[in-house]
Order: sequence, then structure tokens, then C-alpha cells
Amino acid sequence: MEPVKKKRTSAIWEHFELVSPRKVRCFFCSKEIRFNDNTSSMLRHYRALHAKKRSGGPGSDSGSRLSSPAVLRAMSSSAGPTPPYTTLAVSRPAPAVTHVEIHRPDKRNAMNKAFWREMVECFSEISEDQDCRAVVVSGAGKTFTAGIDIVDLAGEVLQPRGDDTARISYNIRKTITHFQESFSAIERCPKPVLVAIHGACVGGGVDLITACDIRLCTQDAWFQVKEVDIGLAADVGTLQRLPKVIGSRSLVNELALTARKMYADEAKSSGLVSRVFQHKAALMAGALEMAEEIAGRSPVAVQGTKINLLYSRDHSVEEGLQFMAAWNMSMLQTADLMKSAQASMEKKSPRTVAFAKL
Ligand SMILES: CC/C=C\C=C\CC(=O)SCCNC(=O)CCNC(=O)[C@H](O)C(C)(C)COP(=O)(O)OP(=O)(O)OC[C@H]1O[C@@H](n2cnc3c(N)ncnc32)[C@H](O)[C@@H]1OP(=O)(O)O
Repeated sequence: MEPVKKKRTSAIWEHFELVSPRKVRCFFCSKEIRFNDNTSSMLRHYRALHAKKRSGGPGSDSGSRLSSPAVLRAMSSSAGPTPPYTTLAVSRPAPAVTHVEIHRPDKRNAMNKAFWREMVECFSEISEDQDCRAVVVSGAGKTFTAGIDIVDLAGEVLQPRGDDTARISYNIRKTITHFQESFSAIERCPKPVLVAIHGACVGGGVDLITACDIRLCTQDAWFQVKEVDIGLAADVGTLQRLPKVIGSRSLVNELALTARKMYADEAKSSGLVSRVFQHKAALMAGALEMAEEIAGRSPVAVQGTKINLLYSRDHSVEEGLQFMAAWNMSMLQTADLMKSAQASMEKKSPRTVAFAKL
């Protein structure tokens, strides 16, 4: 009998995915484990590291969905990227929630040429998609992302085209601007974007997450503004957005100038992330639940909130108030307001209200 099929009937498979004929990956911690003719190595790993922790522990979230491995399975695309994308797997794990999974697990989700282009295409589509009201971004496999694909970097940036210095410089500038656009597209997307980070989040990964609205991570996550280590000043958003995310300018400077790793606990205490979960399954369950909470509310209110929060980040309080007044002089005329207020009076969740598409 074919061994893999036999093993798949065991309940322990709830917590693992097959990555090769002799290797499985744990849904909780992404560790890859070899197995032979039975599931004993998987059972040993699960019992030693995860069985007792399912109910949560001090200082970190366990995720409130009881079926978090099932949620994780629904949100991890073992089938690979979804065409036309080659680096992203896009799905709808819950009504009005879009999941964008960076999908180059064998290369630790390193950001290659296609990724930079596809992020713009994907977020342009999401921005226009009236059936989407919240987005979750995550990474497939062992780690969130290893940052820019160093092989591509060597080709695209270090060997630019052009007949003279002006033309070479012009082309480099164009490339950097295109790369910046990949994450600005996230920020410009009117739907709130949550990012779920596990394992390494290096270089371009930090650029990406600072453009997102809500950052959540696992206990094993670490963050590194790695650019100075590879001889460049970070140029696709970290130096502009991180100071607005973290209150301490000194900490931002330290991270960017030394390229030291920052681990989950410090990421939480500094304000880079708002919640830390024990493992990836809990993280994905927590992210999805939060996205569903957001998606269940009036899209007029939610998108207006994102747009005004971003506006006020870059303007004075007075300018922000003026922008808000001009914004709401039309948005207060929405039917969503009366529907939501009525639900609130009746002590019903806004999630019980049917809002029109936006
Ligand atoms: C215009 C400029 C715009 C943007 C600039 C952004 C700047 C940056 O992003 S700077 C950061 C660059 N990234 C790095 O320096 C990270 C390098 N990678 C690592 O440190 C590690 O891979 C890791 C993320 C800590 C994960 O370690 P581990 O789990 O042990 O995996 P590995 O065995 O190291 O790698 C597996 C596989 O992935 C390939 N890979 C990893 N990182 C990259 C990368 N950044 N680019 C291309 N390929 C990468 C690695 O080569 C392995 O491939 P194999 O084919 O299996 O050998």
C-alpha cells in the first residue's frame, strides 16, 4: 500500500501538510519533520510542542477559533499561486475577506521581479472589488519573507540598462519607483489590510508591513531592516513609514542603522505589531476573525476611517479636521448610518446588518 495515503487517514494529519514524500510541515510552527513508515515523529512533535498550548498561554493570543488548524489549511494554498499570479495565492476564506498569500515558500517568499509587479496588479484589483471589504496578507511556508530576491537585485539594480550615466540613473530611478509602488498600492487600497507575520520578516518585508493597517505576528516572528547589511539605504518605504508606526525615533534609527533583529516581544512593546499569537495557526485564525469583524461593518464607515487615518498621519490636526468635515459632509448621507445606528439601539452587532456594496 502507498504509505502516504495510509498515513493521511490519521487524525494527526490535521496539524501537518505534506511537503515531499518523506517530509511534512507543522501548521503550528512551520517546522519540517521527516517521517518514515508511521506518524510517530509527527505525534512526538505535536505532543511535545503544541498539544498543551492549544488553550493559550500568558502574554500571547492562542486565537479564538477552535478549529484554527482547519482555518490555516483553508488559508494556505498548497496548490501554489493562483493564475495569473506566479508569486501570490489569492483566495476568499470568508465573505468579503480577501487573503493574499505570498507564495514562493522554497525561496522563503523572496520578492522577485514578478512579485513587485503582481502586488500592484493584485491590490489594484482588490481596490476595485466591491465584494472585498478587508484583506489579510501572509506568507506561505516556513517564514513570512526573506525580502528582495537577491538574485534579481543583482540583475535589475546592479546591472541597469542605459548608454550613459543619465540614462542609467534614469532607469534605476524608474525601477525604485516601481518597487515603491508595490507597497504604496497596499496603503492606497481603501480596504483595511491586515498582515500576519510568522518567522523572518527581512528587508523588503519590513517595507511591506509598514504599508499595512494592522500588523499581527507569531511569537517566533522577527523583523530586520537588513538593507545596510547589503550596502544600501532602505528605499521602498521603511525609512518613511516606520517612524510613523513606532513612537521612538531612537529605536527606528537603531534598527535601520544597525540592522539588528527585533523579536516579537519588542515588536509588540514598540508598537510595530498590535498582537502576538503563539503559532501560525492561531495567527491566521486571529487575523481572519479580525478581518471578518471589519468586513462586517459599514464599508462607508470603514473605508472612510482608513482614508482619514492615513490623511491625518501626514497632515496637521487642523488640516485633518478640515479634510474629515469635507469627507463626511457627503458620507454622512449614507443609508449605512441609520441601519448601523438602529442595530446599535437594538443591541445587535453591526455584522447583522446588510450593507450595500461600495
Ligand atoms: C530597489 C531595492 C528594493 C528593495 C530592497 C529591499 C532590500 C532587502 O530586502 S534587504 C534583505 C535581503 N534579504 C536577505 O538578506 C535575507 C537572506 N535570507 C536569509 O537570511 C534566510 O534565507 C532566512 C530568511 C533567514 C531564512 O533562512 P532559512 O529558512 O534557513 O532558509 P535558507 O536555507 O537560507 O533559504 C532557502 C532558500 O531560499 C533562498 N533565499 C532565501 N532568501 C533569499 C533572498 N533574499 N533572495 C533569493 N533567494 C533567497 C535560498 O537561496 C534558498 O534557496 P535554495 O535554492 O534552496 O538554495
